[in-house]
Amino acid sequence: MKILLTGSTGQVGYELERSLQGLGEVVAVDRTRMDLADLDQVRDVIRAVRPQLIVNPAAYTAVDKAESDTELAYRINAEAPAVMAAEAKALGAALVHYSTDYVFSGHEAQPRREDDPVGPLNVYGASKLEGERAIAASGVPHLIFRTSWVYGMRGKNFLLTVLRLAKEREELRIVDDQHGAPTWSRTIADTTALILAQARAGGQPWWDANGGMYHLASQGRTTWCGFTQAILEEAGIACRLVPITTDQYPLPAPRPQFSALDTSRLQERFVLLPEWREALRLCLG
Ligand SMILES: NC(=O)C1=CN([C@@H]2O[C@H](COP(=O)(O)OP(=O)(O)OC[C@H]3O[C@@H](n4cnc5c(N)ncnc54)[C@H](OP(=O)(O)O)[C@@H]3O)[C@@H](O)[C@H]2O)C=CC1
Ligand SMILES: Cc1cn([C@H]2C[C@H](O)[C@@H](COP(=O)(O)OP(=O)(O)O[C@H]3O[C@@H](C)C(=O)[C@@H](O)[C@H]3O)O2)c(=O)[nH]c1=O
Repeated sequence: MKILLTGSTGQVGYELERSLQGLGEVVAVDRTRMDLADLDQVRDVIRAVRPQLIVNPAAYTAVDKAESDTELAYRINAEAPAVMAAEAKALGAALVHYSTDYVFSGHEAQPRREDDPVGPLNVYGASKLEGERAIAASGVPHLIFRTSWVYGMRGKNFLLTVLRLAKEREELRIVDDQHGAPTWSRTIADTTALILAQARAGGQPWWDANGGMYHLASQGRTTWCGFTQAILEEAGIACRLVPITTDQYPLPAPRPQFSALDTSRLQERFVLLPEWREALRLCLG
């Protein structure tokens, strides 16, 4: 199988480049080869590569910047996936795409299921939602994995931010009233590869009556402050930690207060993912 992988410099893309190797020939493209802001280039590269599967972890992920850089966020997170879906459909290929817990408003304190009502609070979440909808409407065979609070040992993420700040500061002040599930980039990539391998071995289509959408996140939940405490403990770093409220840490983009994802659909059909704390231990180990 020939796989076109986007965003190979990102947290998830980097891991996917390794995890997908067993599935076929992986053609990994970064921004210099395929700029998602250039929709003609997206089309041209897909037509030149002629993949049987497109895996698209590339995205505009700067949540605060997206509030003022709206047009570019929508081009990359909504329009480019729509082009990928149309091109994949024309080639008879399938599309694997990633989305976010930030499509939810976070007003309900219950883990969200795939078909629960959405209501993004910020531009990033709204642009990702539009990308999901464009893919679903295109009729291309697809899988969309919504994940949350992605971290790993490379790229820009909360884990690395905390490790850096803990060295620079005497105390960390971290919001303790936003709830979600930190998810290791490697878990996402390995689970994607496992699901694709299972689907191929079983001869099943990758999408079904549920519409190809799965929540793919660690089990359990915490707050950003709880995540920070776990990072400090697992890394053996002593640093004072002060829980604060969202109001005490104003940012351009509002975040959902409760965005833990219910992963039972993934669990019933494919696999049970590890607890977030266990995955963090493995990542830092
Ligand atoms: N990070 C998170 O906390 C979460 C992420 N997600 C979703 O998971 C997926 C993977 O995210 P993650 O790996 O963390 O993201 P990263 O921010 O780590 O990586 C984003 C990738 O997209 C690429 N990219 C951005 N703009 C363009 C562009 N114009 N053209 C081509 N490539 C571009 C980046 O390239 P470059 O290195 O050149 O900038 C990078 O490779 C995304 O769909 C994201 O929305 C979902 C929930 C949480
Ligand atoms: C650095 C820092 C952050 N915070 C807060 C701000 C924010 O509410 C929370 C998370 O911070 P960040 O801005 O790093 O995380 P954020 O960019 O909101 O992370 C999100 O990224 C996108 C791409 C997603 O899809 C989401 O799932 C989620 O992972 O922590 C503090 O309270 N103190 C601090 O010192």
